[in-house]
Amino acid sequence: MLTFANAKINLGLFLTEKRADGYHNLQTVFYPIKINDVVELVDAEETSMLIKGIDIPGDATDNICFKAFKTLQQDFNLPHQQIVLLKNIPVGAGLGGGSSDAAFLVKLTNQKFKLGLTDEQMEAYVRPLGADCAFFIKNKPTFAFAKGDEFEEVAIDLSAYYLVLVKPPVHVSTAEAYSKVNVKLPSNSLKDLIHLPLQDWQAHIFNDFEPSVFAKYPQIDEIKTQLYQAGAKFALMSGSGSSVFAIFEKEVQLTELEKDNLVFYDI
Ligand SMILES: C[C@@](CO)(OP(=O)(O)O)[C@H](O)COP(=O)(O)OP(=O)(O)OC[C@H]1O[C@@H](n2ccc(N)nc2=O)[C@H](O)[C@@H]1O
Ligand SMILES: Nc1ncnc2c1ncn2[C@@H]1O[C@H](COP(=O)(O)OP(=O)(O)O)[C@@H](O)[C@H]1O
Repeated sequence: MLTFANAKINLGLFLTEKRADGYHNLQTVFYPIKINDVVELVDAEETSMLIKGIDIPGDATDNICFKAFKTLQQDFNLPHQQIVLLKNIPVGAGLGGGSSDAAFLVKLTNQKFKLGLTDEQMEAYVRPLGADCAFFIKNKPTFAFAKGDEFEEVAIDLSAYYLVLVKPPVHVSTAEAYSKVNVKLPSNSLKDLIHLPLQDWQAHIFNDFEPSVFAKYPQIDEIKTQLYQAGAKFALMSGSGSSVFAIFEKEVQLTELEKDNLVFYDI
């Protein structure tokens, strides 16, 4: 049995406070996009993990998919399975690929073994694996706050637009990105600002990782500039980088950007 695990982008990301536990409080809107990994559960003699496609740093048993399955296997005494992951979502790109794989694997396990887990129970399983992991259970546009793990559904629909994602050959470490940011409490919540008309987003909706990440990797800033020059109504780095998404009113071809970057169209 298999499933498609999609990526997300962050429509804005405000870093609001540094917490006593070292983490940061934030405000963001997670938005699902059409770039997918494939996750499969195959009956097997031993429990194992096979990864195909894009290389993921670390051992297969470090994969958060594997960790998610092992927890469920223990709790529900599940039979051995081979987890096959076909990796297509760029890694370390601010697209939440690992978190999505783990969340979709939990949903797939629930379905295959008829565990009867509710969305809320599955969210509780995956929440410790990564702040954005629980978002992928319901997988609907979501305003996230606190550590990025508390959610409220938000009615945002960009399906009338043409979305593009550009991924430069740069890996940004999330931990390093957080260590260099400045925090500030916003005067208006992203939860309200996200309902502004699209033409006002550029003036009000930011990603607070951009200043420090752009200072280290000016080529990401350059991609954003080129996307606006190509007619984007809004462009922003996703998460802690390195990918940048853009919202266009009509279909585009970004031939120049394709030379040095991966470009995903109609995401
Ligand atoms: C930046 C965001 C925005 O959506 O996404 P990505 O760019 O990774 O997709 C998330 O906050 C990524 O959260 P999460 O996926 O939990 O980050 P992890 O890699 O687990 O955390 C790495 C490190 O980042 C710091 N960290 C993480 C989350 C947070 N709210 N505050 C933090 O300060 C901590 O030092 C943590 O040890
Ligand atoms: N299934 C997985 N897919 C991608 N990365 C994974 C996975 N499992 C564990 N990881 C680890 O998580 C790190 C961040 O991966 P990813 O989720 O792609 O990044 P981001 O947080 O930028 O969206 C990787 O460098 C990798 O070491």
